[in-house]
Amino acid sequence: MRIDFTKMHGLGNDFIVLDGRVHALPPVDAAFASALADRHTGIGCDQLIVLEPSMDADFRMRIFNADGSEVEACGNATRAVGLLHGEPARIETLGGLVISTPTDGGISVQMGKPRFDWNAIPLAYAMDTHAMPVAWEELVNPIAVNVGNPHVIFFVADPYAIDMARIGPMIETDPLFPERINVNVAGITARDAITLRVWERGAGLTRACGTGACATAIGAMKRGLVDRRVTVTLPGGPLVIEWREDNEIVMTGPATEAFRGSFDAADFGAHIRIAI
Ligand SMILES: N[C@H](CCC[C@H](N)C(=O)O)C(=O)O
Repeated sequence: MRIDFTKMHGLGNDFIVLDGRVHALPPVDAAFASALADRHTGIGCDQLIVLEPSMDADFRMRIFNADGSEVEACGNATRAVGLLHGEPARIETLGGLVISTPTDGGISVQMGKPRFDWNAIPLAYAMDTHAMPVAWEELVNPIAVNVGNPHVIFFVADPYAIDMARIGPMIETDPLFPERINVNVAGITARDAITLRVWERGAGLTRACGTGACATAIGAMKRGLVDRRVTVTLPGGPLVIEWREDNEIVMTGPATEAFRGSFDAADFGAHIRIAI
């Protein structure tokens, strides 16, 4: 069974997009997703994105991290599928409804409202998520925000001085986070500027993380460190995040279609269920 795909990225955070709205797809499970995502034996991506018809929105977007875990939100991928869709789109995700709109600055996405309660992050037990009394080596006193998916944010002098490859997975898998966590280390460079690096849950260190930029911007605003519209610069480039008066988070930035191709589903262990 040949499957067409589109390879896309948002500031270097890259995706394989399968569009189940136009052709039949095999059932997508963690094994299939991680096999496709593998950069050595597969096609390679940070996340696999599967588009499906939706009863409640223009379409549904399913998000699988490189480790095969299916998750609630992916900001950069939302811009990418918004680019593919070509006009404003209401998109159903496990994290809720998001809305993408092509603009002259790229694609603007309304990502929903942030949540701060410990059991909405979620954490394993009650804690003040605004200033968490926890530390992992030099990373201390973080803030936690859920923007559809879970994030913990540490404000540091220099994000590029942190050994993310070593400390990222330690925090990602800490028992404090029952659904694991995306790990953000951020530096405030002005009232409207943040520098950010993200160790992503299920994907590792990526060139950019849209939801990380949203969560970090909201965390910095909650702490009074920046204004309600801020540019977050990741290794792959900048995103503009605004926290609107109606509590909606709006992210604006580029999305890029890299190339299109096809593969044989059997090559990646897709379990083709023969309709009986
Ligand atoms: N690793 C994230 C999903 C992808 C988020 C990131 N790629 C983005 O652009 O938001 C998670 O497990 O919640």
